[in-house]
Amino acid sequence: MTAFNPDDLVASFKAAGAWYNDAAMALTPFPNMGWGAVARQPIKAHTPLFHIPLDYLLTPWTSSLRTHLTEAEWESLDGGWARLILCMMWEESRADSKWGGYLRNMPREFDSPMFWGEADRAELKGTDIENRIGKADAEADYHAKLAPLLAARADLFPAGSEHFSLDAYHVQGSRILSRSFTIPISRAGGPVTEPEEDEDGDEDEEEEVAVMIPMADMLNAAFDRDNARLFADGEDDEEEEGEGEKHDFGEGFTMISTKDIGEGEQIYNTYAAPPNSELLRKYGHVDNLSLPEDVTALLLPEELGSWPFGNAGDEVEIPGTLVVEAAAARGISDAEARVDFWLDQGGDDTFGLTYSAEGNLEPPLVPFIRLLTNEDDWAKAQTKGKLPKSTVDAAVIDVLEAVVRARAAKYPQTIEADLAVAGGQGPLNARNAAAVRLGEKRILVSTLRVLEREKERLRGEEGKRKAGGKEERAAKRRK
Ligand SMILES: C[S@@+](CC[C@H](N)C(=O)[O-])C[C@H]1O[C@@H](n2cnc3c(N)ncnc32)[C@H](O)[C@@H]1O
Repeated sequence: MTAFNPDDLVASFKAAGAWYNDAAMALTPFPNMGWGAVARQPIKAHTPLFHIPLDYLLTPWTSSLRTHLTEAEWESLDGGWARLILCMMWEESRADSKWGGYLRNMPREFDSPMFWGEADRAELKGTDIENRIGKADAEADYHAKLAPLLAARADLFPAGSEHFSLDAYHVQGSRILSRSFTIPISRAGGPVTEPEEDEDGDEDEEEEVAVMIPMADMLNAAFDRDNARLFADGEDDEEEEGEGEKHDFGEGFTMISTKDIGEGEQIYNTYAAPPNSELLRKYGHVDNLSLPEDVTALLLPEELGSWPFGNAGDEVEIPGTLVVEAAAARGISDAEARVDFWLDQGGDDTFGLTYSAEGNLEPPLVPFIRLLTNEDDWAKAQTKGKLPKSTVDAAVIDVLEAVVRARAAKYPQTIEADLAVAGGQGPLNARNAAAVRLGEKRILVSTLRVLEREKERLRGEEGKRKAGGKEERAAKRRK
């Protein structure tokens, strides 16, 4: 296995006709992040850092593999990532590939749960990723889609070659998971189709596909730290106008600073701020940053412990089935019809809770619970086709409380235990799993407290209403 060689990567990048701003940036290792990009000098916002021409994106339509396959063989790979994976395998197997320098500098090992042993994976019990690791699905895809083609075309894919093994499939898949970009299919060299109109006359958005973009995938990311972003040429001209730095790159993608960056600072892209569960699943790392005050304000000292770190963008998912179960336990009728109505209206079947004092008591969760629990709302839904408003009442609180408690009961460990592991010095996988559990549980316990406050508020309002009623009756008696 060859080690990552930044000079080789940059040289092959330039040799492929891409542009790289040597004066502004360099590739360098960062503690616990692998390699990343650093500012070699102060960089103004809107400065182009590198540009990749369209023909250097690695996609099923730029790779030469397609020209060697029959139409039927090509079509047999349609759907999911099988096509892109095979193209990456193919390009990596060829000594003369345009992407040789790019692919030989890609990681082969990953910290994502896909590569964890049983014992480590058990640490994810109860979390949102417990059943989402996808290793079995990937294997099934390999056997169903790739294996027949590999066997039929031994002229292209030599039998027994390490490049086309199941292990190689997992490696390429994980590279896509942690490093790909999603772009419109026509920009990837794929078919240009006329946008179709749906029933409402809205134009369908163009299909988007995952592609590999050399160099753009060398940037790390962390919650709220992004200071650069990848722009399609012409996407945002204003952003591209660096001071005195006008470049006519032609068609492709340009990484551009979005903020002023100090010399020696890391240049971060954004991965769209996913919660730690998704970060771990896709990228093999979690964000353990100082939690901001609006988050720590929601937590008790024992939930922060001596480790007030985490991901402010964390989330915990509530499956719709859990909500229906809690509502059903309170004796609702027509549960199935209510859920069908919700789904027909485009409602989600899972609901995300976040760090938020009020945000978790808003749509879509509250209207969904009202649809299940409130007879007037259900009648209105049936007669007028209307979804309920987002008004919190005692039934909503009651169901939500049961749901949050049921969700929290899925983890075997306590918050105290998670704090000790996440903030400890133990093995990386165990620490990462504990950080995911901790973030999710912190959101759940803080949601329970928000519900307590809501109960108080409703009790107060009820008290006032009763007191108002008494006074009114007394006044009437006096008349
Ligand atoms: C798009 S690549 C970035 C380049 C990568 N660091 C490398 O050495 O090739 C994404 C990977 O970088 C690492 N990474 C990115 N941001 C990170 C962060 N905030 N903390 C830890 N690792 C990070 C993770 O391993 C992730 O899978």
